[in-house]
Amino acid sequence: MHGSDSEEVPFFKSISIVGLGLIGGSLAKALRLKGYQGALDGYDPNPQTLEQARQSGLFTALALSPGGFNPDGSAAGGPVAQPVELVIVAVPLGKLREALVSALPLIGPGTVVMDVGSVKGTVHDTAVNVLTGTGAIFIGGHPMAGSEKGGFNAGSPILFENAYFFLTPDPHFEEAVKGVPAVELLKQMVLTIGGLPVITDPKAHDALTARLSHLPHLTASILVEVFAASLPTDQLKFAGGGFRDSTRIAMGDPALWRDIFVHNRSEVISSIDTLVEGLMRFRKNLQDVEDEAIVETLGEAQRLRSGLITIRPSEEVSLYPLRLELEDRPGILAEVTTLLAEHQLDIKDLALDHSRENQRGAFTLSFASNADRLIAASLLKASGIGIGVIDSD
Ligand SMILES: NC(=O)c1ccc[n+]([C@@H]2O[C@H](COP(=O)([O-])OP(=O)(O)OC[C@H]3O[C@@H](n4cnc5c(N)ncnc54)[C@H](O)[C@@H]3O)[C@@H](O)[C@H]2O)c1
Ligand SMILES: O=C(O)C(=O)C[C@]1(C(=O)O)C=C[C@@H](O)C=C1
Repeated sequence: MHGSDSEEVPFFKSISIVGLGLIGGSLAKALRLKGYQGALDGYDPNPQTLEQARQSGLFTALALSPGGFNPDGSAAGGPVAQPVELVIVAVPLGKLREALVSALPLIGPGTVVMDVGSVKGTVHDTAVNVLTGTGAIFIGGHPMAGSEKGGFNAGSPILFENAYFFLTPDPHFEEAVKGVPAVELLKQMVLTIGGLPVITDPKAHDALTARLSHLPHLTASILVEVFAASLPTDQLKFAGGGFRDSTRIAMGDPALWRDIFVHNRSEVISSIDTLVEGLMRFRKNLQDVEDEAIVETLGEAQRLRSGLITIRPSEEVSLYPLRLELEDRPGILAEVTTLLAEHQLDIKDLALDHSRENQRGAFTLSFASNADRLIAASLLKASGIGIGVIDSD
């Protein structure tokens, strides 16, 4: 977790964000936290959202749309917007076309335009359709970070820290702004807000996210449905970590997620087919008392999923995890973080493992170096805070 820094960020001098919900708002907060001091205009048709954005004090100008309206809806007496260096469109996928069209006053030759949508193929089709001939350079964007909550106030300046951030350049558009590849400018912006840029193409992106994000969301929703189909829903309260972990994302906005599914229709359908095959195979093994086959399926998933804990997010940011058992009492986490802060140890990531019933690994703290991890382990052992430090060699 990085603190704020006050240096001027060099990549773009004027940025407009169209759509000030969770992702648009978080981008504004992250840019300012990391020292971006240039013009930052925000646009959103929702007056309450605009008011929240105004109260944040982050923006140099705010309006319902770039087309010439004041935040109170009155006509501003002429176009508010001038072309800027970067336009970020952060709206639900079903609103992308109208948002891009409304952003045209912000776009001139050399303006870099990036969206943040969870699907990329259809977004590129729309961008080519709306932006060809404007002189804009469109590059798709998608942070692999978010929340089940929406809206400006749900956003966070550290949402993108250590999160992969896909960038998908498009051959239909120019590559460079004043000789600098536009994708390099965006990479620098992503790095500045703490993210890990990954350049890919829209098709590969959509195949990946169908399986890493869209299918998991769907299964979370169906898991809730399975419960409600057989048992009274007031018994949901008995859910432990397993059900809560696997279904949190089912609390996401249904309209936003409908858009994601329909925009990635063929990849989601193909991943559902694989899921159904897997479920039917498991069902058959259970019915035929093929207990070894069941262990094989669970064992292979255990092996692959456990590997995810130690996979390094990137060459630039390697994470070194330290698992801790902590007593369940108020303030214990504060004691841990205070001790580490006193020794200038930066916790890069913190995860609750929900495995208290096994008496191991209630929390995982991750550090940027193995040296930090080892110092943290010995400090925590010596302090006697909590129950135990695991995997500390
Ligand atoms: N929520 C996540 O976890 C997450 C993560 C990564 C990417 N995304 C993607 O980011 C995009 C935005 O999602 P979000 O979670 O920020 O949603 P959100 O509902 O929090 O915010 C969307 C905002 O867009 C505004 N909007 C709607 N139509 C508009 C228009 N025509 N012009 C300008 N603004 C308009 C809404 O008023 C709202 O404030 C989506 O495409 C989503 O797929 C979401
Ligand atoms: O963590 C969450 O709540 C999310 O839903 C984030 C999440 C995901 O990981 O699936 C959801 C959609 C986005 O496109 C990217 C990230």
